[in-house]
Amino acid sequence: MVTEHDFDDGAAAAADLARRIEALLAAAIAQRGVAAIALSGGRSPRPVLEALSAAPLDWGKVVVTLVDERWVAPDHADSNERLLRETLLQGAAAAARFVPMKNGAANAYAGQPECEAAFAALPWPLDIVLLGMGEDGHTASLFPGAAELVEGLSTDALTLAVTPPAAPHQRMSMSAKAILSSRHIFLQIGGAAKRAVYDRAMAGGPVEELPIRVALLQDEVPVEVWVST
Ligand SMILES: O=C(O)[C@H](O)[C@@H](O)[C@H](O)[C@H](O)COP(=O)(O)O
Repeated sequence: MVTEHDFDDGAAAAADLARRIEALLAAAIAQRGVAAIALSGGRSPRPVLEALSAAPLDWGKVVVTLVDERWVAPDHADSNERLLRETLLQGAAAAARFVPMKNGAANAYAGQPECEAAFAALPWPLDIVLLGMGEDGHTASLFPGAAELVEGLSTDALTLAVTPPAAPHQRMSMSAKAILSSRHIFLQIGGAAKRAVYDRAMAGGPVEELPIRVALLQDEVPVEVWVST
């Protein structure tokens, strides 16, 4: 159920991905009067978010949230919320309803119940979950070697707090169950190193080794992957 879109350059991949997201959001609005998307942070999605921001959608009917968030203030340089506010949620797209993962709790563990309640109130199923992937095979904040990985892969909750083994900041992450409760899973990866990890993930093996496998090696939700090398 994985469809791959291959591009030589990242800008062309990002433009194509933004067009695909726009089309699905427009179709969802037409079908059910609302569209919902969970987006990744990090570096890769920036050009996608900038392109999508200019899309002529009925933005007041779009609900936007995150796949994962670093537990930092929303104006911190590492905040995924900040990334979204600076890129996607500009101009007409500022009318979208943004549901943050970060709340006022002192740490991600204390903030998880409030985040869970906010996620439970989203219009499920989400139309799109846009994932990224790290070179260690993590996706969202499902990190290999994290104490919370098994929980993230098995919990019935939609969200969980995570301490990454080798990356800064506590995180809030969508669980595997939440990711697999969407209508479409999109994955964006760029560069030869990530391509190699992706190929290894697709070849099969334990999810705990490369957590991106939880999205790639399943038959419940169609997956599209934008690859640029
Ligand atoms: O907030 C985050 O860290 C992410 O959502 C994370 O899962 C990201 O998608 C990958 O780490 C890839 O990040 P890059 O695009 O920066 O390589």
